[in-house]
Formats: sequence, C-alpha cells, structure tokens
Amino acid sequence: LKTIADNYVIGYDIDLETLQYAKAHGIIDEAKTDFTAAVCQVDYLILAAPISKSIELLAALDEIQLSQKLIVSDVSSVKQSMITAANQLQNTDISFVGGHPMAGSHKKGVQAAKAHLFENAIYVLTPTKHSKECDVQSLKKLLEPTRSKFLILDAKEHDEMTGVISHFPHLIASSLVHQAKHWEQTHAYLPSLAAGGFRDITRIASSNPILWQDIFYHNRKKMSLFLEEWITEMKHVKNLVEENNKQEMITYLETAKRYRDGLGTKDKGAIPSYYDLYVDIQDQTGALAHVTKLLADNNISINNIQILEIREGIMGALRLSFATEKLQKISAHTLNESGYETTIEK
Ligand SMILES: NC(=O)C1=CN([C@@H]2O[C@H](COP(=O)(O)OP(=O)(O)OC[C@H]3O[C@@H](n4cnc5c(N)ncnc54)[C@H](O)[C@@H]3O)[C@@H](O)[C@H]2O)C=CC1
Ligand SMILES: O=C(O)C(=O)Cc1ccc(O)cc1
Repeated sequence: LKTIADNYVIGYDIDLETLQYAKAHGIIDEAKTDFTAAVCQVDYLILAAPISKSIELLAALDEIQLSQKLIVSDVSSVKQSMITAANQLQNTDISFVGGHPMAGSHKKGVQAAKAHLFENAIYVLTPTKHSKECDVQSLKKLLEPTRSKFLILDAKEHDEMTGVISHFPHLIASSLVHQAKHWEQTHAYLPSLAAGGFRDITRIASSNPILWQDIFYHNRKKMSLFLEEWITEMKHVKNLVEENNKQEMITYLETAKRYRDGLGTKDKGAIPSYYDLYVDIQDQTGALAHVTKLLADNNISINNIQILEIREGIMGALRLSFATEKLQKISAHTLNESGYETTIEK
C-alpha cells in the first residue's frame, strides 16, 4: 500500500517471507514481527488477515496500552462479525471503521498485490455506531490515492449484497468443478474439452480455500438462505429442460442475458476484475508476439492474456486484460493504428 502514502508504512505479518517480500518490493517501509511494537507506532491500522485472524488481532489490540489515538479499519469480505468484535472494544482511543475493497483475484499472498488493484473499484466502508464522522473522513482521505469509489453501507446490507454477488458464486464455481471431476471418471478426455465458458465461470474456484472457508463461515446464515433459493431455482430450471417449453426457456435465458449485459463494465466491482480488450489475430507464427511487442514498445503493461480461439487458418481472438480503463483505451488505439481489429465488450 505504498501508494496510499507519502505515509510511512509499517507491515506486520506472521509469515516472515511475506514481510521480507513486502519490504524488498517497497510495499512497506518497515517490517515488524511483533504486533504490539507495530501498532504502538502508527496512526492508522488496517487489518488484512483472513477474517477470523483479523477478529483475533482486534481483540489483541484492545489489550495493548496505547499512548495514541488509533483509527482502525480492515479489508474483510464479511463485515457483521468484524463490527460485532469492534463494538466490544473497551479502549475509547480506538476508532473502528470497517472496510472492504471490492477488488482482488483468485491469487493469494503479497505477491499478488498490485498498485492499481483498487482503481475504480467500489470500496465499501461500514462505520460502527461509535464511529465518528471525522474518522470516516480521515480514513477516506488516507485511502483516496487508491482511486477507488467509496460507498458507505450498513454491515448487514453489505453481507447480504456480497453474499449474493461474490460469496455464493464461489460455491457454485466449486460445485461445477466437482461435477466435471466426477464425469471425468466416465470420460477421461473431458478436461481437454473445457472451453472458455467453463474456464470463465470456474476461475474463482482456484481461489484460496482457507480464506473462502472463513468467508463462508462468517456469512453462513446468508449462504444457507442462498443455497435454499438456488435449489428451488434449479428445480424450476429442471422443469424447463424436462418439459421442453421452448418459449419459457428462451425467456429465462433472455432475462439473464439482459441483466448480465447491463452490469457496469466501467465500475470495477467484483465483475470484471480487469479492463478487457479483444483483439482479432491471424493464426500465424509470431502473431501473438507482434501484438505484445506493439504494447510493450508503448510501455503498456498487460495484466492478463488469454487466447480464446485459434484454429488453423481461422481468425483468433486474444483477450488482453489491463489494470485501468485508460490503458485499455490506449492499447485499442495503438493496435488499431497497426491494423488490428479490437473490441471492448460493453
Ligand atoms: N483475495 C481477495 O481478492 C480479497 C480478499 N479480501 C479480504 O482480505 C483479507 C485477506 O485476504 P487475502 O489477502 O486474499 O489473503 P492472503 O492469504 O493472500 O493474505 C493474508 C495474509 O495474512 C497473514 N496472516 C494470517 N494470519 C495472520 C495473523 N494471525 N497475524 C498476522 N498476519 C496473518 C498471512 O500470512 C498472509 O500474508 C481477507 O479478510 C479477505 O476476506 C478482500 C477483498 C478481496
Ligand atoms: O477473483 C475475483 O474476481 C474476486 O471475486 C475477487 C474478490 C474476492 C473477495 C472479495 O471480498 C472481493 C473480491
């Protein structure tokens, strides 16, 4: 988080290698292996461990004799249990304002950190009933250089919304992978048929299991409710398939398509994580290298690259992902000038 600072950033982590990496890569100015020593020196504390660990750290913080006022926030994906823990704090010098940047990836560890990760993403803030307005403003000011968009929410509504749009889809992604794994016993070649669609819908199943178990646990009431709803929904879909009611099925798919197409692509929320650009390339030796070189020559860094479809003699599509909308636009312009056809998905 060096970007949120001209501030001096002290990092604390139980994992020594993480601290060493963060220091070596300029993510933090100083590494501390002792929580008390770290918190006694700071004006702001951001807890970014798995939720259960952040709750433990908050409780440990309350036992420490602080000689300064401290604004504490977190980045936990579930807010209600964090706020409940914050409401039990005894030290009145600690002011807690919950936080949740709605951006990230399926990768774990400090190595997955990116300076632009939160740009244009929604950053939810969940004040407690004790939070002072000036502390909320102060935290916002600290986080402003992340260029995210702040949204104040009540913890309960946050957990319901993220439950629907982020947590529950993880369970479904994992269940689809389980289904494929099961059917591989019948068809050994099944994995090699996994096309873009399966990869897109199951990417998040590659996330950190320890972290996600903790998220599901902290949002368990909502997860249980959504599972009930999903089972009812799937029974309805099963009927549609079995009864072969053509018009009803088209309407079902059309309604979903219209809603999905309308989800903002500019606001970088949970969907999409990056700004994508589709480029048509010929299936020729060096085609990929030519595209990447053109962008590299213009100092444009690509966050992700995926070949969607290349078959002999047929135009293939590349999906290039960028960290910002600006990079996406500049790349389109650069490639268009060299004769490439590009598409930005609306
Ligand atoms: N992964 C994602 O895309 C997003 C994650 N979050 C939230 O961020 C938090 C962290 O998630 P990630 O960064 O993905 O996990 P991570 O596993 O990549 O990083 C967690 C870090 O916490 C450290 N840690 C674990 N226990 C600790 C303890 N007791 N004391 C000090 N450090 C400890 C680990 O060594 C590790 O460096 C979670 O609360 C998660 O809900 C929020 C938004 C996005
Ligand atoms: O990999 C992805 O696209 C994510 O879903 C990232 C993510 C993970 C956890 C969060 O609380 C918010 C965002």
